[in-house]
Order: sequence, then C-alpha cells, then structure tokens
Amino acid sequence: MKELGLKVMEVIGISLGVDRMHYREFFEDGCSIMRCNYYPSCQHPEDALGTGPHCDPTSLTILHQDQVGGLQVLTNNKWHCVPPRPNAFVVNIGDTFTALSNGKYKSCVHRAVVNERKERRSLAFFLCPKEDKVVRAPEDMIVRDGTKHYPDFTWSDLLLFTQNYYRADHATLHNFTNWILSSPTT
Ligand SMILES: O=C(O)CCC(=O)C(=O)O
Ligand SMILES: [Fe+2]
Repeated sequence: MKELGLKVMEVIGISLGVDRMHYREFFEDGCSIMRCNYYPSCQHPEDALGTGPHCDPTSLTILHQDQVGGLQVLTNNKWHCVPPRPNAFVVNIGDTFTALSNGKYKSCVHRAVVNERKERRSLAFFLCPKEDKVVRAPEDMIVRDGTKHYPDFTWSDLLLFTQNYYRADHATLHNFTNWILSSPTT
C-alpha cells in the first residue's frame, strides 16, 4: 500500500509541476497508518453517523470499502455517495497534503453513514510524513505563488492536536493553523 501511495505522490508531483520525486522522497521514510472501520447495522440510521463529517488530517488516504456502501463526500454543499466498485480503491487528499501543496490540492470532507440492513467494513491506509519532518510546500512553489498559505508544522504537531485537543472535522486545518500561530513557541 505504501508503494502505491508513493506512486500517487509521483503523479501528483508531476501535476503540480514540481520535481517528480519531490513528494515521493518526502514520504519515503513516513509513518503510515492502517485503520479497520466496522459499522454495525442500525435500526435508526438517520439518528446515527458511522463516521461524522471530517477531512483526514493525514496526507493521502487509500480506502478499500466492501460492497455495502455508505461513504459520502461533500461537494457544493451536498452529500454524494461514493458507490463501492469491486477492485477499486477510493483515494483522497488529507489536510497535511493541502499544506504541502500550498492549498492547491484540497482535502475532501467526507463521512460514512450506516444503514438498517447490513453491517459494513472499510480498510483505510493513510500515508503520513515522518513525525518530526517539517511540513512545508516546496520552495519554488511558494515563490511562484507569492505567498505561503500555511505555517510550518510537523505531523506529530497535527497528530497531537487531533488526538488531544480537537476531534478531526471539516475545519481541522483551519483551526490547527490558528492554534500553531497562537502557540507561544512560534
Ligand atoms: O468507512 C469509510 O468509508 C470512511 C472511513 C474514514 O473516513 C476514515 O477512516 O477516515
Ligand atoms: Fe476519513
């Protein structure tokens, strides 16, 4: 899975006009996470959310879902189902990569809903940087853009924020940025 994530990083690097190996190399010594999600069926699905609306704070997510369905993404203020397709992964951008691309690739708000008939399982692989590596867009991109939209931070800072102070939601990166900027050490 990590190799697939690194390959995607090469393609994204090309799409952004930076060195093809730039992001790949950045993540090569990264610490990835794998999570199994289990959603029991629920008699009142409208009163329950399997996983509430959030952006993944990580960098890139590669998700395998079973054939039950329940994943939804928010676009133009509407929830859209992401129907399961056999032999296909769902790939989405996380907050850390939004910062690494100076806001060009946006993390996507998504959620998982439950249903009254069938339990559901999904398996998520999260590509993350090494904990102490500085998350910062490439220098030539910042120069080209004329501004840097996010403060420097480390993945361990963001992990600490989401595990100890803030439950990941649609506004994690915004609130984390404010937290970093108001922290006495910066
Ligand atoms: O179960 C799903 O389809 C989504 C799970 C998810 O968003 C997550 O694990 O971050
Ligand atoms: Fe997620």
